Amino acid sequence: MAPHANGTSAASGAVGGSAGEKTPLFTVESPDVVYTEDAIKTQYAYHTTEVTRTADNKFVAVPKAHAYDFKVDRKVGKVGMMLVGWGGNNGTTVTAGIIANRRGLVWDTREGKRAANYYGSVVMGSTIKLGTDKSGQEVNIPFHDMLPMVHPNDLVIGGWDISGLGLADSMDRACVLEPSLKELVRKEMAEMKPLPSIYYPDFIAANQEDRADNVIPGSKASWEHVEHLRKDIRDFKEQNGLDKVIVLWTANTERYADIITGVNDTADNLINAIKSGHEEVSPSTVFAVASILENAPFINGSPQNTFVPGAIQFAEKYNAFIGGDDFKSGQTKMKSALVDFLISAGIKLTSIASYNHLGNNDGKNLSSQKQFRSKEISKSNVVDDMVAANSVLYKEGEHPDHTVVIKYMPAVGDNKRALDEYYAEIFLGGHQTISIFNVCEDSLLASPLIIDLVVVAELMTRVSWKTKDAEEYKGFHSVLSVLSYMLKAPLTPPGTPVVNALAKQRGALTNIFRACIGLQPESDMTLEHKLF
Ligand SMILES: NC(=O)c1ccc[n+]([C@@H]2O[C@H](COP(=O)([O-])OP(=O)(O)OC[C@H]3O[C@@H](n4cnc5c(N)ncnc54)[C@H](O)[C@@H]3O)[C@@H](O)[C@H]2O)c1
Ligand SMILES: O=P([O-])([O-])O[C@@H]1[C@@H](O)[C@H](O)[C@@H](O)[C@H](O)[C@@H]1O
Repeated sequence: MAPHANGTSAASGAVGGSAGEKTPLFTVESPDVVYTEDAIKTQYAYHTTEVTRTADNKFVAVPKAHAYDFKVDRKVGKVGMMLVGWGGNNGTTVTAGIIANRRGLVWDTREGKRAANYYGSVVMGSTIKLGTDKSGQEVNIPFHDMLPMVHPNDLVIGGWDISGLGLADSMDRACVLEPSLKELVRKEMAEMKPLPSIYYPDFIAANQEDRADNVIPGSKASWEHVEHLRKDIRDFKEQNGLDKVIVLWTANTERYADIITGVNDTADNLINAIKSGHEEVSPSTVFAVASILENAPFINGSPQNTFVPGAIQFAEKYNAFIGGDDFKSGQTKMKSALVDFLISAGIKLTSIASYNHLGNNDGKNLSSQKQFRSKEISKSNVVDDMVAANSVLYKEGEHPDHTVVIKYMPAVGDNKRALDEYYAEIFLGGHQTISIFNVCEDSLLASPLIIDLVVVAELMTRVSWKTKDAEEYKGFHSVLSVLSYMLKAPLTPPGTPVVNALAKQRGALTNIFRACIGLQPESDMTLEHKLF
């Protein structure tokens, strides 16, 4: 690990191991799939059903097939992860977690020994059904083996924070990890120090000011800030011999930026607004612009509207990847699954009361109304698509009552208490009341999502597609809606629908991965077990 001297360029990282591709766990034998040393190329038939409404309000459904060629570059290369807010609870926890896994650490706790793992990461902790064997048994493989992906142990980690505290002291400040584990990673963590960052006080709670001792001069957007952050990314990449860098915002929740015509409504206006120091341009949007210009995918793990229309247009202009918003870690993940179950079971959900209190710095920042409002929006919109899809239960525009409450209670620290009540109408005037008390160790739930977001975003930089008659392959749309499963308020390409149903989000992720190796979506029909 290259030690990091104060004030020099990019923070040293937990340098990972080799970035070479491991031998694939499986191969697909098909005339439509070709493996070369550099790539996996597939010819894929994407089947949809086109529905039109007739004059008498009936529907006509027409099966359609679309031919796509997919290509996955097999060489992962050496990948860097730069976290904005590196010194925070999530930043320190994910860093310590990767070090612990890389070294295979085991530590003592009151309940006995615990070993490093990646539980809570869909990529590292879950499996995908590949198919069935000749006896009809399902064959499930580790998600991470589906396509060539960077291993989190190999990620080189760095980042920025307005707090200059080193990662070891920040880890102590976070109060998330067991002392026995902290001692095992302390030496490596102590070598890491966040780079100075941009700090525009109006965008986060005033109660954060006492942390801001590691800031780049200037309290509002400027092009110098963009160029400073661009240089940080380039330096980090060069000093660590990286092939690519993924930048992820896990800094404090910002207030929403007003969308102002002539300021942030188009790419050109946004760039001009930054150059003119417009006070409505947030630090997270400045980070997004700098990352786009460095062709570093930028992911927003917080709920604010970082991606104002001008930022999305700017990403499209440069064919750069962006994704967001707001890690979906505990209460909302549960909500998106439970609401999906209730409504798709024909149970009429009529009210959702979501309360939680927590005592970490995130909760402290959210105790300020403007920052809470950003979170309230991302936590409230998660049911919209599921409600809108069921016209049997809900009339046009009808939806369940839904309230979100967050309180800051320092005593409970990172161990958020979430209390939810789901109230529904059932058969013949009956009611069902579901009450959930959910203690989430928030940073231990969110940190694996950081890994998922970075690993999938990196993979998407190596996936391209074309239609049969096209000459060139190209990347997916700049807005990586494939990341939705990990996010509360999924950002989607302008004009496309937002899907929040958790099962649909996971299905999209796994079936796009299947398409990249020429396999049809997993339908779970198991006709082979029904038609005989
Ligand atoms: N379960 C979870 O922890 C969870 C779930 C969903 C979303 N989030 C979001 O993730 C973010 C981080 O959560 P956390 O618990 O790690 O919070 P935290 O307050 O512990 O960490 C945030 C860090 O960002 C730093 N920071 C603030 N402004 C900055 C800037 N302009 N540049 C660089 N650093 C800056 C702060 O100094 C702090 O160290 C929050 O926005 C939170 O809402 C967290
Ligand atoms: O992901 P989730 O558990 O639904 O939502 C969480 C909120 O309940 C919590 O108050 C907030 O501090 C976290 O950042 C996170 O957003």
